[in-house]
Amino acid sequence: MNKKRLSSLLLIIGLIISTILIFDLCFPSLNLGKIKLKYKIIVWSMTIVLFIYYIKNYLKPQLAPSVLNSEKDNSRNNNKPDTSFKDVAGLEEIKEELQETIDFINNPSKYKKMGAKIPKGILFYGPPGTGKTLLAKAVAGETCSTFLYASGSEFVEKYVGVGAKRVRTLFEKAKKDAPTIIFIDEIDAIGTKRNMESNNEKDQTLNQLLVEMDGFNTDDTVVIIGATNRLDLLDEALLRPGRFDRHIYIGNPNMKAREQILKVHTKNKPLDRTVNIKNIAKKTHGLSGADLANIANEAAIIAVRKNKNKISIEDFDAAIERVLAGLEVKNPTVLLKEKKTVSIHEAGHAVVSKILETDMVQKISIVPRGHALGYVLKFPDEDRYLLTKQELMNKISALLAGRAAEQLIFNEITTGAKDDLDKATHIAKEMVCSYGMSPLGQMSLDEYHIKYSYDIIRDEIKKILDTGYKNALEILKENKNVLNHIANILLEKETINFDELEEIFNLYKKPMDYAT
Ligand SMILES: Nc1ncnc2c1ncn2[C@@H]1O[C@H](COP(=O)(O)OP(=O)(O)OP(=O)(O)O)[C@@H](O)[C@H]1O
Ligand SMILES: [Zn+2]
Repeated sequence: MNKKRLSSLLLIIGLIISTILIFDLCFPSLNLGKIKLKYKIIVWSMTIVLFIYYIKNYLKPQLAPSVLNSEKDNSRNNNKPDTSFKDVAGLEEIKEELQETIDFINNPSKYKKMGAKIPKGILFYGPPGTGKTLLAKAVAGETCSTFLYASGSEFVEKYVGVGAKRVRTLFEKAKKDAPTIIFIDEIDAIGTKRNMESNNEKDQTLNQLLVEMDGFNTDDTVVIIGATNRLDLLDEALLRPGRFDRHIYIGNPNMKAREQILKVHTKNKPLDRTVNIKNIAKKTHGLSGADLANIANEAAIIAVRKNKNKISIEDFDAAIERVLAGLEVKNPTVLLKEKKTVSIHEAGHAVVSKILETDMVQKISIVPRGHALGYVLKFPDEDRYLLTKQELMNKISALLAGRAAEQLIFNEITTGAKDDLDKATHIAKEMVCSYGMSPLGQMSLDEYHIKYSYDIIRDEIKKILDTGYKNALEILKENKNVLNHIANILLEKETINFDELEEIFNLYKKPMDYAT
């Protein structure tokens, strides 16, 4: 029986006996047994003490993050996780880098002898869903450490002092159960630069975290792993030596890593012979580990829905589409006129992408998904790390081709290009301000420059976008037949896949040169 149950039982017994004794005192005629007053007082006092103990220990308001109150394990707060590096696919260099920390925790005396200090804080940063939590758990698993999960937002409270108290409690527990890995997800929720906004409660919480990190000595084998999507927002005090001084970037996986992640997540799933994991990895450029895990699971669900006993490549394709483009809208009420516009718009993207060879167009569709009325699924042929100025210009043309096609065919433009404009403008801005690819010269411009030279910068961005748009329009004019052909098939069939698209292009094949 655990302590809480035992105390509850004793308290209930105490309360029952005390009540009987009170009755005995008030109604002597009941003759409940002639118990001396001094014994009654002893029983009452003991019950009162037990009552206070119970309230203090078990009924106090929740003053600590969920992890500290949980008596039972659950998957996230699993105190001793059995996750190991084997469960983390790819990320080889990162695992290697963490090997040293693992060795520190497993053999502290080896390092202490040499006077080396255990690294206290490690910061994982990068886009969401890339395995930061998984990796932290694996470090705990590899070292048989206690894993304490807390999310930065759990410390943020209205009342001053509550967050700080939670931080204190978290570290107390960590020291008690050492060796411990404390994982603080979304650390930016408490760790943003203190001068950015004055928030007394948040400042106190952050200060407490700094105090705790400075406070524990190297005999406590406690390692804190923080995770954030925004390293740039963090207070410098948090990043100083002795605190979170190791920064590890965890980005989206490359093709090989995607293949490995897919393998991990399809390990226990029956796949039929049509499934080639390598090809799926090729088609999922830019997706995170969490997206890939999601695709593997979605594919299995789709196969079950179809009453199949194995998962096929079609199930994977449907899952990829669902994850990339959102849920298919059933019975959409799109007007025929709008459908025509969407067909021309999407066909425009496909034609220009194909001719400028920006990305491989896998599928075009005018079946609404999520917020989009239509979409073009495209993936780069391979992982790219360097892009030339020409390639960026081509990307802009492909993005603006939807609007250009509307202009060309209907002599009218619609609101459907909002997303495309956002993306194209972003690329053009980066070309001017970050990559030094405009007549302004080889320089990178920060927010300060942008604010004070806004007109000049905007002119350069506009010139790039105008050139890209003009190029798209020209390509579409010269290929108006293909554009109409694709749009008509889209109207009729709603989707066109890679092979069908290739066939249409082959019908109109001619040598071309469209350099801007
Ligand atoms: N490298 C990987 N190997 C295997 N699975 C992975 C990998 N990366 C991500 N995953 C899968 O994605 C899920 C989510 O990853 P995780 O929660 O660790 O991401 P995160 O970076 O902490 O995300 P967030 O920043 O949103 O908190 C994992 O539970 C796992 O299933
Ligand atoms: Zn578009």
